[in-house]
Amino acid sequence: MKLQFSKMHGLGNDFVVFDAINQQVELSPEQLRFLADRRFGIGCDQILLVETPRHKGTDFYYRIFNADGSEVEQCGNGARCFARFVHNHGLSCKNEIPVGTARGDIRLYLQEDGQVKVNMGMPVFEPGKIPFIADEQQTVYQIDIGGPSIEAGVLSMGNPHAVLQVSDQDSAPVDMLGPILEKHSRFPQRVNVGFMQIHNRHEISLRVFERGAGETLACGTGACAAVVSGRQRQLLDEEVIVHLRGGDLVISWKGEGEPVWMTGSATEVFQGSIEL
Ligand SMILES: N[C@@H](CCC[C@H](N)C(=O)O)C(=O)O
Repeated sequence: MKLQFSKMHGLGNDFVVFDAINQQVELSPEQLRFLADRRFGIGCDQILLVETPRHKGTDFYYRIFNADGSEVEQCGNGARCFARFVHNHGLSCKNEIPVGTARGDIRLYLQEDGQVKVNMGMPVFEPGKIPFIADEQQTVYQIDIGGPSIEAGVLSMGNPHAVLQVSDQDSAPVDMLGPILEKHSRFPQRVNVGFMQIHNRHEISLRVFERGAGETLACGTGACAAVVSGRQRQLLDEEVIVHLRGGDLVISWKGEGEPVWMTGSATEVFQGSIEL
C-alpha cells in the first residue's frame, strides 16, 4: 500500500497527516509506530487522519493517533494543522470548519493573519469523566507517588491532563515525573502531564510530557488545560499567552460553562509518499 502524506507541525509538535477521503487509509498499531519512528520511519509525535464526516453539522471527521500507536480523543495543535491541511489540499475553502472528533465537535477558524483559532469545547472536571480516580471533585488533588505527594489540577480537554505548578520550567522534573504520572494507577486511561510556570496573570511557560509520545515541543490541549487549571486556582486572567518550547499560543477561557479558545500557527513542511 502506497500512501500520500504531509508532514506538518504546530509549534514543533509534529504530525504525519493523511487524506483518508481520497485514499484508503487503514493503519495497524505497528504501522503507526513505524510512521512515527524518527530513525526508521518518517518521524512525528502524532498521526492525523482527515476523514469524511460521521454526522450532520460537521464537514469532516478527525482521528488522532499517538506515536505509540494508541488512538486518542483530542489534539489541539493537530486541530490547527487539520484546518491548514484541508485548505492547502483543496478539501475545503471555508474559513470556518466544523469537525467531528471522538469527544465531540470542534470548530476551526482560519484567520486572515494566517493563524488558526479553535473552539476547543468545554473543559470537564468530573473525575469519572476525565477519567481520574478521586472521591470528589477538587481544584487541586494530592497524588501519591511514594514520597512527597504531588499537587496537580486534573481535567479533561477531551483528553486527560494533570497540571503541576513549578517555580522554574527549565529545571522542572519532566523526565522523572512525566512517565510516573502518565501511567499512575489513578489515571485508568493514562494522562498528559503539564509543568506550568506562572510569570504573571496573563503569561505562563509550559512543558508537557504527553501520553503516548513523551515530552513534545508544544501541546495545544495541554496549554488549554494549564490555563483552565491556573484560572481555577485564581492565578490567571481570561486571556493568557502560553510560551511552549516550540513557540507561543494564546488561550482564553471566560470560566465554567464556556468553551476554551486556542489561537496559534499551523505549518505544512513537505509532502511525500510512503510504501507500507
Ligand atoms: N499534542 C497534542 C495532544 C495529542 C494527544 C495526547 N498525547 C493524548 O494522548 O491525549 C495537542 O496539541 O493537544
